Amino acid sequence: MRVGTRGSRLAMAQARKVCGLLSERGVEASPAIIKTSGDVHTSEPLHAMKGVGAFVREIDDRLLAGEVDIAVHSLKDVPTKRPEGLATAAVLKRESALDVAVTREGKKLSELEEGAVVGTSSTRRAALIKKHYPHLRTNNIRGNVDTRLRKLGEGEYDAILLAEAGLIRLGMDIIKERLDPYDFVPSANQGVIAIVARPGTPEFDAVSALNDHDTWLETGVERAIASALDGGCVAPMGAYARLEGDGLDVVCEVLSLDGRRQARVRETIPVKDHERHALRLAEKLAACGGRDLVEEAKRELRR
Ligand SMILES: NCc1[nH]cc(CCC(=O)O)c1CC(=O)O
Repeated sequence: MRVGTRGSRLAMAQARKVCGLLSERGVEASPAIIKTSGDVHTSEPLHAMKGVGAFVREIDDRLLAGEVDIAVHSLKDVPTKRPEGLATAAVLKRESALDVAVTREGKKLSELEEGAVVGTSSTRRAALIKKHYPHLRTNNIRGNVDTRLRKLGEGEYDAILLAEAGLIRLGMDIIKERLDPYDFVPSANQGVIAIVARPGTPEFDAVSALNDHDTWLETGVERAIASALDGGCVAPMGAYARLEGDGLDVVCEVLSLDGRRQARVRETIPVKDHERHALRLAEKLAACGGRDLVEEAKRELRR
């Protein structure tokens, strides 16, 4: 199998992980690197780029053209609107949904001095910093995990925020502060590797065997909420679901860009009927101010 992937170290680690799992099942697989515009335009802030899916669309095209057999993505980068002819065949078990903060001297965010600069290109992470740590400043930072850690080391930033899952996959055992997911609500689908393929192909069926059902449920609920609010990857919005027995503990929120206002819903919903309940939570979030906050953020970011 030819496994389409971006060429970044994180993307390659994810693709190799999938290749390894496939070869355990007797399927030969190797990565095929595809360069995407998200990799080329590395100086623009994410929300200013050609919309959502900058990392994914070109890989979709190669998959649809049959140049690769499957593709591996971070599920949180996969837009909710998907092209005809492609579907997620499997998600791997989530290792961590959490955001972590890395500082130069191993300090916690609360220990950084007034005005210290936190690097992040995510409107969600920036708004959360402003909400929970108003003594800090935020500044845009782009680049892959290695680049961001290098910029931290060079003193351009006093802290950076990352998905813990990325550090785990890169095998980077560095000192970090794990941020509570009910304070720092993660992006929908954060920390999950997805395998995309063409339904009806033998490759789709073969990789379906790698699916983790619990993660499928959790990410399905998060994705339904994110999709209903339609924040794209620009609005400061988070959704996190955790399976506990026959229930799913779900938290979702939208913040204003300055972190001062929020709409938030937290509820445990039954696994049975989770699709209906996910939409209900999305409507509840929209009605308690979430809809307006998403529209406001989109308006302000367009300017
Ligand atoms: N937007 C970039 C991106 N997409 C997925 C991950 C990390 C791995 C994951 O969440 O699955 C990252 C980097 C980050 O957020 O620090």
